[in-house]
Amino acid sequence: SSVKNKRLPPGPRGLPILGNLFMMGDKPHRDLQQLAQKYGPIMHLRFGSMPVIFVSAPEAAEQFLKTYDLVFASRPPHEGSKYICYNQQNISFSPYGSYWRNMRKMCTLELLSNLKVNSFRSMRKEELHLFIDRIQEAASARTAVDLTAKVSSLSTDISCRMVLGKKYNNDDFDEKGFEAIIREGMQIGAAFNIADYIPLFKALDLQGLKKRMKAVAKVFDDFFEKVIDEHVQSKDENRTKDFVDVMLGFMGSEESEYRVERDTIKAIILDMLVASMDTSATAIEWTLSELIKHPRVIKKVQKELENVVGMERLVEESDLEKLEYLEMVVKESFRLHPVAPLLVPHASVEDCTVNGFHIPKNSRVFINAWAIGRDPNVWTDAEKFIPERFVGSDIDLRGRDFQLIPFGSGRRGCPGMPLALTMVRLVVAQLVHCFDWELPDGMLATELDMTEEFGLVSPRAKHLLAIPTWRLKIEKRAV
Ligand code: HEM
Repeated sequence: SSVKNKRLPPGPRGLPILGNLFMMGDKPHRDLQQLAQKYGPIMHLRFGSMPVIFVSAPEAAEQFLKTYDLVFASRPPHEGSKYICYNQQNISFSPYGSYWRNMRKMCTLELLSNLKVNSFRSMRKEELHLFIDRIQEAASARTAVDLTAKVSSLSTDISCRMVLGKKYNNDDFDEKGFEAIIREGMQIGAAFNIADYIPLFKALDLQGLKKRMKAVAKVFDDFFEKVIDEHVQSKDENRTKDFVDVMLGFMGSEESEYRVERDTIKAIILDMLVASMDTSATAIEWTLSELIKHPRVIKKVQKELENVVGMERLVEESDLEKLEYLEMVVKESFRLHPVAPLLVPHASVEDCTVNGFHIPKNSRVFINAWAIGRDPNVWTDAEKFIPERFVGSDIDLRGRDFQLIPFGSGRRGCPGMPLALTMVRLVVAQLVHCFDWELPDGMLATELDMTEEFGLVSPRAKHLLAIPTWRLKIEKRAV
């Protein structure tokens, strides 16, 4: 009956006006996993006046991301993206519709295709070799390397060269530095902002976010203006076309099906930088942490590398497809540390009934990929790091199997996945092939702290520090 169809999913009672907004502590993915044990895999909460749906089991996620994908393929209004990304003109936060479809198609075909990703292969190699050189120096000096910081700058350098055509020093940007300001943008983006949920609060700006957003937006805009001007003036036809070149090529072009304007380019550059820098770096840092924490596993990866690559040379991208055990390690790491624990918020464009529950139009929907990866109903020893669980299993992480969805699934699934998986496997393989790793100050592997920090992207709370020892049979990396 229609009355039964109007039954909202269960959930905790909230306060008047604010609803459940203040139930979110500093680890919402964990709080929500706890709540789901009481209320079930589809929960309804209220943030201000907005219905918010939290999904925390594979079958339920499949309903939202596959069965009713079209209903839930939009994004909610988002103050952060409104101020920083030219009125939500980035792909990640643009609402479902022709603009998003068009820009997503452009990114998938022109910026993130296998062909385009491969065109940056030698650039990645060059950056990775510089990176290995620096770590080799630490190995000679027997000093600990801040792997979190080092991997983060490697990822920044590679992203900048791909998107903007060159590396930028921190001081090219703003007194705070490039990585810091991107991170600030992401923090603002991930905060549960009251203004997103209670329109009245927009004007009040109680959390002071709007002020921060406007300040960050100004820094980005000045920088991107400079970048675009430099590209317009540059006459070098021979270099590999970076993302800005590709998009400038579409701007004002009569033949192009993509309607690209200056603000579009700026919004998409930022989207590509934000989407590629911290995500890949975080996935790499978690995988390395698990490897260092599990000496048995790291030895097994090294053995595989010895067989496939040998001890006389570095890992090449073309080796990656032969590294089956590494693939399992990466899956297992994404299962426990899905990088974007709640994916990116979805929004519904019409009323929908899911598992008998009424999900109102304009609901925000969060998929708790973190809880799904640790769901004891689908994973045995769910909290343990055991890559062997994937032996003889065809569970994949690309969005087909809903018990493992670090990249989401469906229309809004991550378009950068091929690039991301290349980066993660390549950097992890290289670091583990070239070096043995030891924790500093005699810390035991079992003592390594694995606490995470919540955000749109959830990195380690504490930087990963380790002492490298060179293990290849060649003196230096021979290139
Ligand atoms: C380990 C690395 C990465 C992870 C774990 C990751 C994960 C995700 C997730 C969970 C989403 C949201 C899916 C959803 O809403 O259901 C997403 C969206 C997106 N990702 Fe990634 N991503 C990674 C790397 C990248 C890279 C390298 C790029 C491109 C340079 C990229 C570009 C995007 C874009 C543009 C979206 C928005 C898609 C849309 O809203 O239509 N990502 N990613």
